[in-house]
Amino acid sequence: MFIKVCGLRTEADVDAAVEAEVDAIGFMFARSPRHVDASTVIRLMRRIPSTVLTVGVFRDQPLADVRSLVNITGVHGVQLHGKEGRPYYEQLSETGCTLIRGLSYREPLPRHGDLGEDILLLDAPVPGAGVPWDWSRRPLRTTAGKWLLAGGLTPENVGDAVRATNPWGVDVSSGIEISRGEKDPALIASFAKAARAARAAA
Ligand SMILES: O=C(O)c1ccccc1N[C@@H]1O[C@H](COP(=O)(O)O)[C@@H](O)[C@H]1O
Repeated sequence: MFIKVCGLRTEADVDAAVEAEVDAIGFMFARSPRHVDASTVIRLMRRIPSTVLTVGVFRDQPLADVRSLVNITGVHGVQLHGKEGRPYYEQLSETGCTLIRGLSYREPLPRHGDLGEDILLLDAPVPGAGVPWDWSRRPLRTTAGKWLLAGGLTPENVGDAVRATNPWGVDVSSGIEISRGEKDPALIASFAKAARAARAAA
């Protein structure tokens, strides 16, 4: 079970995520209450082992800005949530970054890799709002390959979500916060534990 936690902004957030042995940590470069600047990310990156995928999250931002933030901060991955097309993905793939394509769940689903992404992220209609979409509907047409379930996941519901959809991995932001934009180390730990327990029981 690949576990990504997103929107981290402080040393305490990052230390909790590393301690919980998550697989990926996301930093918000898109407009968001969780937005961080490059110098904060450079500082936080020093605390993250190289085995953890670090990801910059963007939405409809100029390609040059994305490249520049990747180079300055050293993140290994880029998550895109806007209307970026194939040429945008192709040019970003030259950076060697892992590319994550975020989109609201819809049917028919685009095929994994349609734009050159490495990982698909199936999200709620409003990314980062903490509102679950109806992933419990059956049959849920999921996709082959690497895909992350996101959208309103919490330590309480991630088990049901994993059992219902059998994702390759999960991604969370709001569900590990005590207030908008403020992460809680205990919630980070309990989310990772609950996600792993659900996969182990499957
Ligand atoms: O978090 C945000 O504000 C955000 C803004 C723009 C694009 C994506 C954003 N967040 C992503 O949304 C999903 C799920 O979030 P949540 O758990 O429902 O709060 C996650 O991938 C975030 O990276």
